Amino acid sequence: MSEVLTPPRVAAQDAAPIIELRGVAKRFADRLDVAAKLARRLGVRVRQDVVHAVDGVDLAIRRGEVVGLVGESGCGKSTLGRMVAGIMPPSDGAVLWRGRDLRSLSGAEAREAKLRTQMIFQDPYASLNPRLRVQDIVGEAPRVHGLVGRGEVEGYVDGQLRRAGLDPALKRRYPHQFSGGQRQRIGIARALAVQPDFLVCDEAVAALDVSIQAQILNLFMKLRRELDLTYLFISHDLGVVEHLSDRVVIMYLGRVVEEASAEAVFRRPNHPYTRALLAEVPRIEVRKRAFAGVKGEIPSPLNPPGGCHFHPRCPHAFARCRLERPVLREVAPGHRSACHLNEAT
Ligand SMILES: Nc1ncnc2c1ncn2[C@@H]1O[C@H](COP(=O)(O)OP(=O)(O)OP(=O)(O)O)[C@@H](O)[C@H]1O
Repeated sequence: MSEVLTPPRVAAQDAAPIIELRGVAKRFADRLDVAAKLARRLGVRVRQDVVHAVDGVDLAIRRGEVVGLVGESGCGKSTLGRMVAGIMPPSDGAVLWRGRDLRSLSGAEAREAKLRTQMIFQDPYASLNPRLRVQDIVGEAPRVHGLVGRGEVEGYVDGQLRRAGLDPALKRRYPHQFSGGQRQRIGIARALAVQPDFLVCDEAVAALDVSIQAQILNLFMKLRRELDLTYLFISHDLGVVEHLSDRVVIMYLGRVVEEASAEAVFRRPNHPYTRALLAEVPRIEVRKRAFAGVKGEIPSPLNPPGGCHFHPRCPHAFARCRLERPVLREVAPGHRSACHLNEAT
């Protein structure tokens, strides 16, 4: 990846949380395969297991912060992101938007919360209506929500496209006429058009070529400076969040296992899982020698291991790890880790 411009770190510690999760959990009934669906339709009782996608997460994101959320595929990152964005309700716990429980907001307040928080997805093509021209994709929501008058939409859309690095002369084209990187810029322009202050980016660069990834990451950081945005940046790749995050949160099988400033996570990782993930960041040669990569497959969230979920893959696991869930504890100021090793010494 070519150079990603590192943003100036914002002193976000004192700012009020823009969003807060308190003891948030999400359970799903497991998806049925075709045979099970058919059997159910024929009146046969089909056992449906429960997926523990997110399991008791506390997280506060402060105004102006960029928080990187990292973990392997299936660990619950997207589900957490959707709950943060208010588009999926938790099974347990509460999501607070500017200090207020999302469930307690009036209709108008809930609409405002939804507009202020926008999600950017991995596959911009799937999230762009192929039958609409770019000008309508970007202009529709601000017009519907009364953010811009009918006569001003065109100039407004031009401004959003320019801000996202696209030539407004292309606005009459359809999504399929653009490259992957340009389509992601259209998705970003569409999100910006409703004037959000918080972006949840879910694997927003994962589908792009490496050189394009850096351009889009730089765009996110430029927008951060220009618009004072707050970000939750979800990625399976620690290397992607390294340059842009103030704080990094590591998730494993539905739980947060470590949370600290980006600097602390990269220089002084505490949790064995974080260390194993760091070993897989190709550019970090020294760490590659210091820690072994993560071994084996992530267990199924249908039947997560007891105690510390990571214990079957952890080279340091001892008896207590199999029995007791470790809680997140401060191991240094602002640095929390959920590992029994921190108490064993
Ligand atoms: N609507 C759903 N119904 C049933 N199970 C679901 C649903 N959504 C997610 N899951 C399951 O919840 C778990 C967490 O999924 P999630 O997509 O949040 O993980 P992730 O870390 O974002 O992974 P990926 O990067 O692969 O999307 C997975 O086992 C997934 O199969």
